[in-house]
Parts: sequence; C-alpha cells; structure tokens
Amino acid sequence: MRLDAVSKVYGSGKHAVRALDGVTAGFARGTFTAVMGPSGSGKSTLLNCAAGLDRPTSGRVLLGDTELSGRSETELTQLRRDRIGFVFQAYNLLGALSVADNVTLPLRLAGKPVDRGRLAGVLAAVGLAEHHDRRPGSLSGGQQQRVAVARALITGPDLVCADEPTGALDSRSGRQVLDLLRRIVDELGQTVLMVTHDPVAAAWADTVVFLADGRLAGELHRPSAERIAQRLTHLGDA
Ligand SMILES: Nc1ncnc2c1ncn2[C@@H]1O[C@H](COP(=O)(O)OP(=O)(O)OP(=O)(O)O)[C@@H](O)[C@H]1O
Repeated sequence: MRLDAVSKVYGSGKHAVRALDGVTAGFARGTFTAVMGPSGSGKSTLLNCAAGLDRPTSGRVLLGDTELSGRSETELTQLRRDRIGFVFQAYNLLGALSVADNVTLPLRLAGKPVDRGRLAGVLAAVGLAEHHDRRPGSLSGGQQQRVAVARALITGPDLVCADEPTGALDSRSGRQVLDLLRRIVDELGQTVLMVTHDPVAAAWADTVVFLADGRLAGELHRPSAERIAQRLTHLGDA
C-alpha cells in the first residue's frame, strides 16, 4: 500500500483546511504501522484516504497495483469490501446478529459463499471459537473488538485499517487486541495500519510514523513507548 504526494483539503476559500499536505509513504505487505500525531494532525484523514473511505484532493493512493484515485463510488465500495478490513474504536458490530453472522457479513454482502472452515479458523485465531453463537452485547469490550478483527480478516484483505482500536478498552483488553493485531501480521502476513494516541499501543508496531500539520514528521522503527512519547513531545520543535 502506498500514498504518493497525497493532499486533502476540506472546504474551500478562507475556510479551507489542508488536512494532508503532500504525504508520500509506503506500507509494505506483512508489516504493522502506527500513525501518531497531535489532534488534528491528519491521522484519520490519512487512514481514510488509504482505505478508500475518503478521496485525496491530489496525489495517488495505490493498493498493490490498484490505483484508488479516479474510481467510481461503486468501485471504491467494492474494493473496500473485498480488499480492506476495518476496525474502529466503537467496534461497529450489529447487535441483532450472532458473532458468526457479524464476522461473515462482509462475505454475505459481497454475495460470496461462507466457508465454514475459514470462519472457524478466523474465530479460533481471535480466541473466540466457543462464542460463535453469542450476541455481541453479551461479550466484553475486548471480546467485541476481537470479533471486529475477525470480521476484518474474513475476506483475507490486502490491508487492515484500525482507527484507535484500543481507545474504548481497559489496558488489559487493549493489550489483547494489540497482541492479536501483532499476530495477524506475524503469523498470517497481514498488513496493518493503525491510528492511535497511545504510545504504548504504537510500540506494538514495526514502524511508527508521525504526522504534524498534515505532513510526515519522521518515523521510528521498533521503538519503545518511552521513545515514542518523547518524540511526540518534541514534534512541534524545529
Ligand atoms: N470532513 C471534514 N470536513 C472538514 N474538516 C475536516 C473533516 N475531517 C477532518 N477535518 C479537519 O482536518 C484536520 C485533520 O483531521 P483528522 O481527523 O484527520 O486529524 P486527527 O489527527 O485524526 O485528529 P484526532 O487525533 O483529533 O482524531 C483537522 O483540522 C480537522 O478539523
């Protein structure tokens, strides 16, 4: 996955906000990247452009060999459904459906057959094999987020996008979700792009990229939470 000189401007005239300003970055297959930066620095905009949820004003977004820019809404919807998995802070599960039906929803929406073996494998990977008939509301927050990770994985996506996936969780459940994201990269070869405010969460990634005012402001490889926190504190420095 690659962003090439991506800019995003919201609004126009004197109300224009340049949320991203010429961001070029590559996220290699099988790696875990965290995006950090102050509030309003463009983290969610970057994730949304990478995931085809939002369109850059200029620049190119490439998912493998597929260019997202210039695609119709229908094409983007299809591409997101088939090739990108999403995990949000608020889980976004459907309360009326069982765990298994939530997880397989992306397949059913795409009109694809549900492979029971694959479902069982994905549920086992997230540690919820015995919960497939439960309703999300009867599970803990951490378990619900692991259902969301299973749903993101069921299509075998090229990219998993996670926006503050631990934002609503206590530290123990958060750690389990981060451990899971780490394992889907290490053991399944998935590619994860995660926005977070939390240096401890970011320290699970291979690379942490920093944003400030819509621009890249450096990156750290395999950093400790302390180094990340220190870097964040000095982001505004020249
Ligand atoms: N739909 C929108 N319309 C207008 N402005 C927007 C929109 N989305 C984001 N912005 C603006 O773009 C800038 C970047 O926002 P973004 O949400 O990407 O930042 P962020 O780093 O994710 O912030 P936070 O950490 O607070 O979630 C901000 O100034 C924000 O107000």
